[in-house]
Amino acid sequence: MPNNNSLLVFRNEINNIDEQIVKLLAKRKNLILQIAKLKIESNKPIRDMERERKMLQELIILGQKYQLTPEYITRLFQLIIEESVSTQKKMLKKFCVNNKLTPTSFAFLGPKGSYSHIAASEYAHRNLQTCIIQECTTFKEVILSVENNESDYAVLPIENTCSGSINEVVNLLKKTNLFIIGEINIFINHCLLAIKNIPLNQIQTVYSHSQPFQQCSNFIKKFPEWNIKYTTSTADAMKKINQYNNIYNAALGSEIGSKIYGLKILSKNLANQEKNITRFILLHRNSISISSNIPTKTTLIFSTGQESGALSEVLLILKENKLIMKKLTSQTIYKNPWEEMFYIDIQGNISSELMKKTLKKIEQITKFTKILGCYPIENIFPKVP
Ligand SMILES: O=C(O)C(=O)C[C@]1(C(=O)O)C=C[C@@H](O)C=C1
Repeated sequence: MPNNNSLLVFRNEINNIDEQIVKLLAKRKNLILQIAKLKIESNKPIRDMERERKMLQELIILGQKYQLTPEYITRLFQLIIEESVSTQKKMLKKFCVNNKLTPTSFAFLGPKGSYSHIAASEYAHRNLQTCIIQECTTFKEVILSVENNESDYAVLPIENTCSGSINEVVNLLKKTNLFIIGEINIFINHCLLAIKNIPLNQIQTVYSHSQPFQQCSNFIKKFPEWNIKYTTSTADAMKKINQYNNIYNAALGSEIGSKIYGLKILSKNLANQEKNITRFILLHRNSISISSNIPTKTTLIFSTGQESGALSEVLLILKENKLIMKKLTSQTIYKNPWEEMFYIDIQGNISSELMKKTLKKIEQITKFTKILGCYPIENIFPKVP
């Protein structure tokens, strides 16, 4: 039986420590409110995953010096950060209600300055929404962010006029339970950026996402001596150039990105085609219904066996019903070479009797059909800068 006196002494000391912890947490919360105010004024995202990662890493190392396990420290600070994010979200919501703004968070392939970021900002601007940005490192993470209710919209590139369909995104659409609710076309003006203005023949390594290298292949071919390094996005490439601080490095990126990352433009308009446009789709957890007087398109994916003519039967159904196909792309299914998957945009409203009848017929003759959404056709084409 412990000595009652010493137990009381220890408990009193614990009470004092717990009181200090509560006061420190209250102090931390006040700082979080200041940070939230700064972020609202500068339209910065609430979550900074890099900051959280580094902070937890340092706290785990510190905890280990005092024999506190990484699991304990992680659980404790994840709870503290969760509360901090929730506090900031509440403050943002209140700000938006008071200012009659609709707070809308967009998840995209980051970091900021990527073309996906530009697409999200432009879409939010056109729809009078305050754009809260959630930078992701993969397309899959973009989708999960919305599926897990961390963001409202997923912004994903679906095709480019130079490099065609972005198959990785098309593949993800087959599995997600999100719906396409909108689209936006962004003029892609790829630039070659570096930390200093140097002649192109002095550049040694160029960083970017695989898409810009495909879209600017004619330009890249002029410099066979360049080392090519792939990154998760154009903004990731610009961020790396900025961090590496090596004058012989360059990135394929955007003019907006050069301002964000303080880079010089060595060359611009580098795409093989003059009008290099990427179409982005916006996905949400719920589908939308559009009035019949707005031009819409309905997107679906379907897979057929490799029976000859399987696809042409589908196209015949569209023809018979006088429906216009706006896009068709196909790809073999991974580990399933005898089956093909098709992504198709049909001009028309899913709620029309004609579309319902047509989709029913397509479902009857295909192995798998999934309707991805019905949404307004974007009739605003990007202004050439
Ligand atoms: O430092 C910030 O930007 C914060 O918002 C604070 C905080 C935190 O609680 O430490 C919360 C959310 C962020 O993702 C990162 C850190």
